[in-house]
Amino acid sequence: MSSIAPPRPIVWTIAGSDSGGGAGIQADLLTLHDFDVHGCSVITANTAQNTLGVPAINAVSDAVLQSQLDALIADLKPAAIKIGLLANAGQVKLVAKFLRGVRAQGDAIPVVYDPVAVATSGAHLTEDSTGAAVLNELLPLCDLITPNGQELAWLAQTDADTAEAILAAARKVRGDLPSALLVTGGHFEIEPSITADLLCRGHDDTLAEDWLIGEKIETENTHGTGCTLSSAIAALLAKGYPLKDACVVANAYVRHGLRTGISDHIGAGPGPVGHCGWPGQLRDFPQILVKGSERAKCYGCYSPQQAANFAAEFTHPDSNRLGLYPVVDSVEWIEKLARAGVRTLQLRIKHPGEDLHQQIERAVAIGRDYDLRLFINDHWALAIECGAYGVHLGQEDLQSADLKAIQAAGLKLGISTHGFFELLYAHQFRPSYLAIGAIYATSTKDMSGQLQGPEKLARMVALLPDYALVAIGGINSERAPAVVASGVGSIAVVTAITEAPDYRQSVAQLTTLLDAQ
Ligand SMILES: Cc1ncc(COP(=O)(O)OP(=O)(O)O)c(N)n1
Ligand SMILES: Cc1nc(C(=O)O)sc1CCOP(=O)(O)O
Ligand SMILES: [Mg+2]
Repeated sequence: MSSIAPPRPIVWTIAGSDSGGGAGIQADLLTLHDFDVHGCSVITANTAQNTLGVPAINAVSDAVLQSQLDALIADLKPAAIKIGLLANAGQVKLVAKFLRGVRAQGDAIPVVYDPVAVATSGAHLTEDSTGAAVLNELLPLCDLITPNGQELAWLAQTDADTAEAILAAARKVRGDLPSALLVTGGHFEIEPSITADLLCRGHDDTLAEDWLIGEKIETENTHGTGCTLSSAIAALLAKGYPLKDACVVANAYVRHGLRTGISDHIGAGPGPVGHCGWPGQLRDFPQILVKGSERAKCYGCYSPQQAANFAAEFTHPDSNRLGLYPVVDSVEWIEKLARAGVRTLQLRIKHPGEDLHQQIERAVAIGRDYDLRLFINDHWALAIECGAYGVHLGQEDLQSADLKAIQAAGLKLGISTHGFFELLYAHQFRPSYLAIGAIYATSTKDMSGQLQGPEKLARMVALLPDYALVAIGGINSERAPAVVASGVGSIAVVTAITEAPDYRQSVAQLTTLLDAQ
């Protein structure tokens, strides 16, 4: 029986052609190809460019622009749209009207807008009247806007060259808009030899402003970085990545292209950024700034309250392969599973009674008797008091738990992550292990919108080869082979053990699968 591969998602790029082949439509299509989506193009301007400058813009007429949009929507519906150069206010209005029409059909297609107003070379690429049309008509329709520092200043009509000024300008541009904003940092320097992008999303209680930091890559070949970044984000959104994950993976893709892209010279000026496939090395991924770290002081987001609790570099477990890791809600289960030969266990009590302290104490005693790696979920203060082997915390707990106390007491720390962004954030704490979930849908907990699947798991495992990593969520004996194939050294399970007809058999099956790796 022949199997037919599912169709690749379609992504449109509405942008200018770069005759020099380094930016615009040309960079976009190379990027979309690298992320295995089908790229369609809507050309807004036929720019005459080389590596030295932009002699002409040559905007297409409204009729030419409209005809391309009409042809595509009739047959090649997009899963995401990237918008780059719009050469004049008329084009902005036309594209905005088109997007409103698509929205009116009920299609929620993510739109990423890279406001290409100022090229890396410093050349201005749009007419002066374009700014107002962008602000009033286009931005309200975008899911993400990706200006560089100069474009942010253009949109906000203010300076944007220090951390505080960039934060203020980003807040001004976003106002009440639903769009997220990713300010790219290639044109400003907050710390010497460091580049920093600012990702702002949500509002009020959900507002998140995160700096994505990386060492500056010394290269002249930076032409097309903004186009490449925004089309990589669009490709990842089309593949179903959450926005924050799409942003960090796209950031790594660009950094990878800058670092390894092109060493030979193309043209007499700055050459194009490279397009080098999926970024597979941690060094290319940004660090997510932790607001309790000393470094946050440079970026206008230092939190003394978080600094009081912040700690990094927790002790390593005795092995990076923690094996089968059942997560259970009673001391009875801890004892039964210890007797069945399990070495790594978690006590996860979600509805504690008055005997919580006693239960943790008993679990810890069993842990000592059986030489277990016993982690206590959530209740870190009791875990310290009772001398547990370790603590498991979720991302939200990292704001409030006293990590300094956990570290000082010598406890190991495991942290939950759901996607690339959280993985990179948790890595800043250098915990004893990182948990990656939810791999599959699970009846134990609502993990909708946070499913990773075995393919992403494999990419994450490849990124952190020297770490203790744990996969969790919906894993059972049937699914375990695909999980184990990722190379992950540990599988955490709830129902595959607690609801198994024969838990000992389940333990044996899962252990055999992990040991065969
Ligand atoms: C090994 C492992 N991974 C993830 C989790 C989930 O922890 P958390 O995010 O704190 O959520 P709750 O378990 O508290 O609901 C875990 N417990 N163990
Ligand atoms: C407790 C928990 N945390 C998850 C995460 O992804 O962080 S998934 C999960 C539930 C795991 O239960 P089961 O093995 O029955 O699917
Ligand atoms: Mg928890």
